[in-house]
Amino acid sequence: MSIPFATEKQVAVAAVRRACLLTSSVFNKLVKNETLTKGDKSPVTVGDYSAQAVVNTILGRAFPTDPIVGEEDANELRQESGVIMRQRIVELANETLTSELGLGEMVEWGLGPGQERTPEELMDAIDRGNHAGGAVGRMWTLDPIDGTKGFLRGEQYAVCLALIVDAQVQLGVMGCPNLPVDASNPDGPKGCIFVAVRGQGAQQMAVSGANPTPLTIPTISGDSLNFLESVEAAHSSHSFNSRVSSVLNITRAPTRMDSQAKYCCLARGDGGAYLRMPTGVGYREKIWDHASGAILIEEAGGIVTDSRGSSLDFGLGRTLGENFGVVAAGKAAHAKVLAAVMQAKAEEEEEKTKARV
Ligand SMILES: Nc1ncnc2c1ncn2[C@@H]1O[C@H](COP(=O)(O)O)[C@@H](O)[C@H]1OP(=O)(O)O
Ligand SMILES: [Mg+2]
Repeated sequence: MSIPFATEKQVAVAAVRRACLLTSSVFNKLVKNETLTKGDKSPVTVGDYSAQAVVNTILGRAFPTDPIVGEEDANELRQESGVIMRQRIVELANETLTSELGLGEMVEWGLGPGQERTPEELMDAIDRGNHAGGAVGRMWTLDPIDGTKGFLRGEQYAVCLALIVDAQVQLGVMGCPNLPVDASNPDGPKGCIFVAVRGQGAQQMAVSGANPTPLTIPTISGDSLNFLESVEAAHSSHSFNSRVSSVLNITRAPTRMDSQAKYCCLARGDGGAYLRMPTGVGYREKIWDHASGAILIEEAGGIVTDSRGSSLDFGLGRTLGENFGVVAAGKAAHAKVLAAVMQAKAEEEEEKTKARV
């Protein structure tokens, strides 16, 4: 009997690995004209666009009928003002697609020497990420650089790809090129890929594919529990998390990190819980910001819900619909953390009401 999603896993790991090599090659080296500010004021770089072009090109070749929900689109690049960025993206994407990695990747996926794409093909590949999402059938979701702000600061970021079937995440692959392989040796080797397949467990490996290691969230209790949270207070309230820490008598400072690398760290026990409490009124979480992280935690033996305890619903389009915030932790800690979140919310509400009267 064949192993479910074996080909999808192989293709997704190959695509994320190439995107990791690409983004590492521009990491810390971006120059003027290689970054734009999008309509929602968030930054996007040649790294984000070219990584999406590469991953979507590979997926389009391997699974031509699968739709993709990707973060970026090529609208700005198709304008006259996008010419310089477009040229650089085409150069980076083609360098990556044609490189010979010696990893036994298939010519049938359109990779390796002589496989250059035209600028039009690459812009169309980026725009293949325009799918609206939904509850029925297969679709991929991609964040080519999650944590672009961390990427620009020279800190953490992740290439995040997941396969969703009938609203259930079945496969997640995350590449964290700047994450230490071993948290206890922060100055040691960096660059990890995390892979999870529904019912088949979670793994960490080197970007080369070497040293695959199964991951299980360790049981963390009492004093040793600490939080993983966003660097950007505008993405997730630091003050709310500190209130939750007080409820739980946590004295350890939170670990701040950009991107879904937080889920990766939680999966290998580098933190006790990931808490996300958006501050923006009406902000809706995007499916590409959580799909691969959520399956990694579940397959490593943890639980992921929103801040009200509801499961994340990946079948409502490009966003997580009515979900609000995220609480992710190991099985033993999740209920305790969620109860503390509820209590902290109630206290916050009470203080607001008192301040109004
Ligand atoms: N106002 C906001 N509230 C919550 N998350 C946000 C907000 N603005 C952007 N984000 C998302 O936060 C993600 C990074 O999170 P973190 O702070 O954990 O690194 C980004 O991918 C971004 O989503 P998007 O992918 O749509 O740009
Ligand atoms: Mg993102």
